Amino acid sequence: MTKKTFTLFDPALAVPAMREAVRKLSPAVQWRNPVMFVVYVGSILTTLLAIQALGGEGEAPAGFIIAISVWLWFTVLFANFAEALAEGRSKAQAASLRGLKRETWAKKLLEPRYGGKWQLVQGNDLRKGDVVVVEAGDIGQSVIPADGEVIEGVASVDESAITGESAPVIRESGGDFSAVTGGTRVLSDWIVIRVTANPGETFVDRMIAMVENAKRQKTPNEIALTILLVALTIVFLGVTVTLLPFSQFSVDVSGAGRPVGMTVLVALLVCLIPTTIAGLLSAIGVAGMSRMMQANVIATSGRAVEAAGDVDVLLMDKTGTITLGNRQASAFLPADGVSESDLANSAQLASLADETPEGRSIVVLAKQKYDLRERDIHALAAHFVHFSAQTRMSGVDLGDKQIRKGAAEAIRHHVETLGGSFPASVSARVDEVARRGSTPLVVSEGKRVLGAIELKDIVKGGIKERFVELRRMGIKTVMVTGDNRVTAAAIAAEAGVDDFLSEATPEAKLALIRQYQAEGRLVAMTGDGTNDAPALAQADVAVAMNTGTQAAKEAGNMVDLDSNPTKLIEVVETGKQMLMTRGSLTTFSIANDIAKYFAIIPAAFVGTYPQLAALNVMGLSNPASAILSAVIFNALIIVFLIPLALKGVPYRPLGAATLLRRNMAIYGLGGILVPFVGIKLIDLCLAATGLA
Ligand SMILES: Nc1ncnc2c1ncn2[C@@H]1O[C@H](COP(=O)(O)OP(=O)(O)OP(=O)(O)O)[C@@H](O)[C@H]1O
Ligand SMILES: [K+]
Ligand SMILES: [Mg+2]
Repeated sequence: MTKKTFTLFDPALAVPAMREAVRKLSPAVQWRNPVMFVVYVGSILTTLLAIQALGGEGEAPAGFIIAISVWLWFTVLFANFAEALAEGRSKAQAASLRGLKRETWAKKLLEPRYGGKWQLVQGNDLRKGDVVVVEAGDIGQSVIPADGEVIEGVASVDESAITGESAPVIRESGGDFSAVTGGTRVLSDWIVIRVTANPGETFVDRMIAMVENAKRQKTPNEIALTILLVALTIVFLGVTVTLLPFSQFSVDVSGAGRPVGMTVLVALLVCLIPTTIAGLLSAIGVAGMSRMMQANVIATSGRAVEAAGDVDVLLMDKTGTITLGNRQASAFLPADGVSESDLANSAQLASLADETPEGRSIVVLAKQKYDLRERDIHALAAHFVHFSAQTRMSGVDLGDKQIRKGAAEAIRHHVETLGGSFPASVSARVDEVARRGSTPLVVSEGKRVLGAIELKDIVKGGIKERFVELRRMGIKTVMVTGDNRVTAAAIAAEAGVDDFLSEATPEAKLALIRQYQAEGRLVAMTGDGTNDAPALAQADVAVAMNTGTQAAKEAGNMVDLDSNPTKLIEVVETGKQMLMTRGSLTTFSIANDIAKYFAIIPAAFVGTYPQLAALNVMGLSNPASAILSAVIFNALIIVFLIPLALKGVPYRPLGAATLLRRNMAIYGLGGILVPFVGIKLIDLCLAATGLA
């Protein structure tokens, strides 16, 4: 993504947001935010009262009513502006994605293989299932015309348009690096791609639609908070409405003073209801999604961002997430009575059609060590058995010769079914390899076990520190792998995860997620393979790698454009920050009321009850100025808090309880004190300028 960064009130965004703020004055829009709707009705009411006052029979001086009315309209407009600005920022990000959607040409293959006849078609005419070839040096800068899966070949691809990362990446058939995104470019070699999305349904299209979806659905937490705010509003509405007959009654009884006016009551109500958080709530949510996007993560819903903040278990793959993921064959370890070259020969035969990086590395190692040539696959008349996470084996049938390679347990089961046995010498090799944290693969021919292959992998640098950070945040890390127990334990210890699950089938992953969820925990996971799709669909936060298969991307609720599995940590942090921002501003907003109460109650009722003058602790110049100052403060505080709502409160990896205490102290106390200062200052200004 060509990331354009905007300053907070960048005119390019602020000016359209102002226009949008006015457009949002329509009742249909206002109705969606019940608290602000009360302010909206109050604005209309005071406007009518002002017109009446100008006609000569006002319930209060016309200047006062007009001033209150104007500032109530500003309150509504400022809240609209905050929301429009947040939406504008994410739309600007979407617009930069749209840059990817230009006209492309495609070489559509009539037979789905390299070298087959092709026909030049427009990118837009491609349909799901079509097969195209993209070669370096093609017309149109070799832009890949659609989202798809590489089915043949290897190429280096420039994905900077999507990821902003300039280093090219390898995309190849088989394995975890087979997905390509429309709009990226082939730099060298060629690939044959099967198109996986119709025009208009591509990944980029969906991202744009998602980002532009201004009518963002409210998340469950937002709904819960809104209900609380509405309840508070109803309570204050009740209080305010009963004050009117009450003050009328005391005037009647005492025969002195005058009842409180309508304008003052509206002003009182607006100051008491939680307008600050109600006005900023949706901006906070939209900004959370924008911040995800800044981290190159596309969230498909606000709910996903919110869930990310609540996550307490993090499931991660071993291979590729905790380790570098390019497992390479490093040694052939034959069984007693088998020569190393025989083992290498069989291992290579079994791997000829294995397109996974593991498979290819076996072919390469055999070639390097024993000069075993790659054989012509077609001449062999072989039938290849592809790897699956279910069987954990792959191999080849040559006539009646069955060669297999796979996880030790899988091969043990396989040879025992055929009536063979698993030699102790191979068990010992397998254990040695596993204790080093490498992956052992065992090779068999028929019912005879030939030996083991060591696949080396390296734990990523810096990952241990990230796990420490997560633990401090109270999040449990669990490594999940299809590998054997010993390897898993070695890597788990080296990386410092809290727990691990070994020999995990896709079903086992799914069951583990369900088990944590049954305990009431929120689970996050990353994945890239088709195998991961069910687990991704089940997880509360599921980050699919952009390089992953289409199935994984469909199942997840976030996509990481950088395809960096450790990004999950940043995702959780961003989610937490969004929740903290919401919590802090809610605290601030409600604490605010206490100060406004002192400013406005004495002023509003001093006409009825002169004793209330004693409560004027702020020493405000006169009742009208006190009420107006409180209303002005109430409006301006929304604008002042926009930066915090959009950028999020500063975040530190601390436990939930510590964070809560800190925030209560800062935003609760701040919320009480700031209005005292603010209202006093506004009152002084009004007095100085003689406006009130
Ligand atoms: N190409 C292959 N051919 C045969 N066996 C394989 C192949 N690749 C992996 N295996 C074996 O199958 C096991 C399970 O593989 P799977 O891809 O499910 O998990 P993994 O790659 O070990 O771990 P992770 O879940 O972290 O990716 C591996 O540990 C290995 O023993
Ligand atoms: K308020
Ligand atoms: Mg794997």
